[in-house]
Amino acid sequence: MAHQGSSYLDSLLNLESVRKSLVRQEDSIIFSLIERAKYPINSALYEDDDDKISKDDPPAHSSASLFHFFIRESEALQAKAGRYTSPEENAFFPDNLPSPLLPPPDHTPVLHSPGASININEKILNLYLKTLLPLIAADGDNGNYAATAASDLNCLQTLSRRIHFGKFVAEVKFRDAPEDYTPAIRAKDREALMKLLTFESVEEMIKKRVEKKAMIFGQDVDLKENDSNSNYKVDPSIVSKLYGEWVIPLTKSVQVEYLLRRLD
Ligand SMILES: C=C(O[C@@H]1C=C(C(=O)O)C=C[C@H]1O)C(=O)O
Repeated sequence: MAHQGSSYLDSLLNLESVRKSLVRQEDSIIFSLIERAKYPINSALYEDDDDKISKDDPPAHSSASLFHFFIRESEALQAKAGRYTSPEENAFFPDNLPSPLLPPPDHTPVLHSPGASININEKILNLYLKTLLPLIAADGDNGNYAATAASDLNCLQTLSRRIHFGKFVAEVKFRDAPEDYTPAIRAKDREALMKLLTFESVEEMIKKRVEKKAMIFGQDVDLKENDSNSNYKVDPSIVSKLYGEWVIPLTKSVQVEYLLRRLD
């Protein structure tokens, strides 16, 4: 069996610890959505417009929206600071990123390398812009584009990290029961893998919990007694729907794709 004689790091990797991290990541996702909901949709930020961006800029951005420019340049800076040397991080524009200034940390990799590079950020970006943003941001334009883009980047990074965490979940599940997963992997049977890795009761709990968290995190807090505040900053049912329809299914699809490469 692979990974026998496991290191100290490996011993920290179990389903409980991975799930605990997913629970904590819910907080980051919900807070990032609450922050984005502070700004109106600010559509001009996302429109391709060559005139808006100076031609003197380095030609790093083929797409000329201020949003794309902001994400690319932010990722380039974060790449230099070493963000993408972490196996938990995936860039939205991974091509031509600058090298990290410092050598990467000398950790034994936890993930099996063929699946470690799975990156579905293009899908996440599309979903975010086309489906999620219109649900959480009010109509309008307040011209606050840079702050809005910074807030978008935070939402995208928290969502991306959670969804790609499926690689770690899959690795743990495989290590816990290689004899269950191996036949389905060899048969390239996506449906069987999906069935093996799915825990419906866990999913139901998550959807309820994120709805409750959105209620608690998204209410105005004052010092009056008995305040029954139902004016939430992000609609809790949208957060639950986000998880049920996109976050969980995408995390599972990352798990399936990772497992399919687990024996390569
Ligand atoms: C992440 C897991 O795998 C699956 C996906 C889940 C999710 O994305 O939240 C929850 C339960 C499982 O169906 C897990 O088992 O914890």
